[in-house]
Amino acid sequence: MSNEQPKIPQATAKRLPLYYRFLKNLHASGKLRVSSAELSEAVKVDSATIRRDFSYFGALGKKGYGYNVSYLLSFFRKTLDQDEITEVVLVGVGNLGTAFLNYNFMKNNNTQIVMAFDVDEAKVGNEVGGVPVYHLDELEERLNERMTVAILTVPAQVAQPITDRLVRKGIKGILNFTPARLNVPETIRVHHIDLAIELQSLVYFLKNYPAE
Ligand SMILES: NC(=O)c1ccc[n+]([C@@H]2O[C@H](COP(=O)([O-])OP(=O)(O)OC[C@H]3O[C@@H](n4cnc5c(N)ncnc54)[C@H](O)[C@@H]3O)[C@@H](O)[C@H]2O)c1
Repeated sequence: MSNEQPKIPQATAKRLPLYYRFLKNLHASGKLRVSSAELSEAVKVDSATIRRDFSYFGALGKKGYGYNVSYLLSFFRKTLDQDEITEVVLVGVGNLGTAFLNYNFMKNNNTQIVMAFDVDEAKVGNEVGGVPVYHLDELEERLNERMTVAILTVPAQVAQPITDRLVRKGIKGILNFTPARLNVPETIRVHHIDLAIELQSLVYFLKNYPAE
């Protein structure tokens, strides 16, 4: 199905879930059309960027008329594979991992953490946020081909060996919250989320580009 979709730039693709969430709410409230200015205000992306993004989706808004909400929604649903649930595994049920397990990702899109792994015997065998926690020793036997994404919330020093095992079992994407820089084959995608860097960059922007 995704083969039929036009290729869109990565920066645009990253904004899709944002647009999708907002349009879903609009649709639920019965709204049929939305202008780029309204969207801009809601998702905090400038309207020129929104118009350019939407032109990749084949959605051409008309002046004073706006975009068709249900057309955009069905496009996003297809593009984001909303009809298929992506099964996600989480490794490391500590402070951060526990928070993610308790957070219901299903609210926003069809990704679901289906199982978690840890080495702490006090955690293994329990459920957190309705998700079973297994021992890391069981990783290979528990993973199956439906699970393509992993969230890493382990101490940095064990991140690489765990990554190697995940990749060997067919994981294609890793959301890495550890400070470790991971080595992976070219075919594997790693998104590294470093909260310290995000915070630093926010402070930098506040200092250098203060709001008028
Ligand atoms: N807590 C935060 O706010 C925060 C913010 C940014 C980044 N991080 C990073 O996220 C990671 C997790 O942070 P945290 O605060 O949740 O730590 P934590 O110590 O609370 O949790 C780590 C968990 O990983 C488990 N673990 C240890 N070795 C393991 C292994 N080999 N296999 C599976 N599980 C293993 C531990 O038993 C523990 O449950 C760290 O790398 C940390 O630097 C944390």
